[in-house]
Amino acid sequence: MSATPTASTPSAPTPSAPVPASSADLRVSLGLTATDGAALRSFLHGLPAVDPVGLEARAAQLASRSIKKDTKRALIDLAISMVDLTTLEGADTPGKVRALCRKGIAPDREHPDTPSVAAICVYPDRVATAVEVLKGTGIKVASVATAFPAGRSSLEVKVADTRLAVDAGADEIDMVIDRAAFLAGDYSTVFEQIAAVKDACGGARLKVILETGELGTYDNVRRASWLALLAGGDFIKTSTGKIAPAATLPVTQVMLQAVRDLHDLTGVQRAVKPAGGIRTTKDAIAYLVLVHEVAGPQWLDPHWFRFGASGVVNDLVMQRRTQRDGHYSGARYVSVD
Ligand SMILES: O=C[C@H](O)COP(=O)(O)O
Repeated sequence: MSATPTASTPSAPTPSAPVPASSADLRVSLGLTATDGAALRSFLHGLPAVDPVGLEARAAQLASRSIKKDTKRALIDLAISMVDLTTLEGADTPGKVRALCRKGIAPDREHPDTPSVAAICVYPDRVATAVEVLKGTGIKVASVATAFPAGRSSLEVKVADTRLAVDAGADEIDMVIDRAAFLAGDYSTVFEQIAAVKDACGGARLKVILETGELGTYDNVRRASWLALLAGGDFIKTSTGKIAPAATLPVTQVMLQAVRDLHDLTGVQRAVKPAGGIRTTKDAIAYLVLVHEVAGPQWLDPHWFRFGASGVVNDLVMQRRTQRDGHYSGARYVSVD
């Protein structure tokens, strides 16, 4: 990847500087020595504006790129290995979570060479069940927290919700930002909440859900991405999956540009997770092309890129069988439990 400033780069790169060890070091290396509202506003509103027409055209062009058969096979397996297989329903029983975990371990029981998913994503009170079933598999347990999906509660409740999930054994926490505060320009509140939740995570990785469908503009998606990265988010995630629009290619492109530029400027690598509405193999492959072209090949790894999805694994498994056996495998041949 080139370290040359791009349309989305906030300031000049410092390629010879050491890689920052902490979020505070990271901010200093970007010239952000204070995190009060005025300093954050100055940084975030100093980011270059997004060109919506160019952005959407580029995303559409990458999505229509043709893929060779062998490459498609490899991308299907990579996509399966990047899924955060999710259930986030009020009616989630321990039995449903156990079944989802078994599905995540062996997405196609007739083909044991099918990769496992990256993580199972559940509500905090279902973490213990997932931890029990996934023990020793290497599959991560992710939990939403912070009064998901609206995030309309006190910081104390959000931190307690995070601790509940971490204490039950969650490896990863998916928090929501306070979109009302963000849209009102109260960036310091959003920053402080992310930093407090990061602190409560301990060793768990933090995914910061921007809920891009509520942010209104691509410029806001860029600002929210940088705000989450500056506050210590390990991932930036598009959506809760509870409102439309959820993940889109152009929004994910803006977020990939942010992590790429952060990496070019500081050497720090952070991850991206589009979530919600990703249903088909065609969708998943379009995202992987985007990752390769916008962020770079080092993001084509489950540590650095995930899909948050409840259903895409079934289509990936069916397409995998089609690629392998040379004929279409209907849904009725693939176990969905
Ligand atoms: O984070 C994942 C989403 O909640 C799942 O959304 P989905 O059911 O549209 O795949």
